[in-house]
Amino acid sequence: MEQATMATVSDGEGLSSCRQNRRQPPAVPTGYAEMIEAVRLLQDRIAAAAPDEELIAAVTRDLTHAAELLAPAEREEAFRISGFSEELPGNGSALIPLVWDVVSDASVRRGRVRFGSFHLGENGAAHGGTIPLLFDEVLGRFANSDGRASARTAYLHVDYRSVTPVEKDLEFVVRFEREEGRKRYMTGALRDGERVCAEVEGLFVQLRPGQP
Ligand SMILES: CCCCCCCCCCCC(=O)SCCNC(=O)CCNC(=O)[C@H](O)C(C)(C)COP(=O)(O)OP(=O)(O)OC[C@H]1O[C@@H](n2cnc3c(N)ncnc32)[C@H](O)[C@@H]1OP(=O)(O)O
Repeated sequence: MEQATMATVSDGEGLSSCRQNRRQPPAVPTGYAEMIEAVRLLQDRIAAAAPDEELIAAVTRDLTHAAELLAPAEREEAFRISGFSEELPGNGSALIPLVWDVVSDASVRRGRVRFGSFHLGENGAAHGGTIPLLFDEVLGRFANSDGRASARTAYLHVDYRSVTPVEKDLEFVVRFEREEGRKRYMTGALRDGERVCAEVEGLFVQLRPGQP
């Protein structure tokens, strides 16, 4: 039986021996990124399509076959790749809008993001729920960076300043504002060129030992 790697972490509150369930990034098999890219393309094509019955039947047959192929490869969370690999675009999750060109220093992280047809709300704008999804991902990863003990989202305050277009490359910036004990305060913004689409403030709270 495979064992998840346990990392010893420290913090400023006397929890220095706390062993958090933070595992090593998984090895990414050749072709995995392409598989996730195919899933993204599929999601966007399904969202954009109005197929006839014959096409629906054919696609359903092929998707069911793909699901059956994957079933024997199912693993417990600690051994999964999708959503956990920082070396893959969007961390290998087809749920999260595609994020790339991420660069950061200790206090600021920048990158680009593209919402697809899968994320469409209406009138060319991203669904309102997809924007906190993006912010939770990029703020959360930054809040948990540099070997810090795991912290979970306590709140996200999102201001929708203007519409967020799908199928267009956008830019985000995230700031690690400060740490107060277990609390990590983050802010961020999403822009379409010079135009601010959305802004966020988030609090991430470091988990206590054994906290689920
Ligand atoms: C390589 C790996 C990458 C990992 C990469 C991971 C990337 C993705 C990250 C995504 C993260 C998520 O989506 S996580 C999933 C969504 N979030 C959740 O499910 C969280 C559910 N909520 C909880 O589990 C809990 O409420 C916690 C852990 C957030 C806090 O509970 P707690 O631990 O008991 O903390 P508690 O003692 O109450 O509070 C500690 C301090 O925080 C303050 N506080 C707590 N909640 C709030 C709040 N909502 N608003 C204001 N303040 C708050 C308290 O006042 C207190 O301040 P003071 O008195 O000390 O001043």
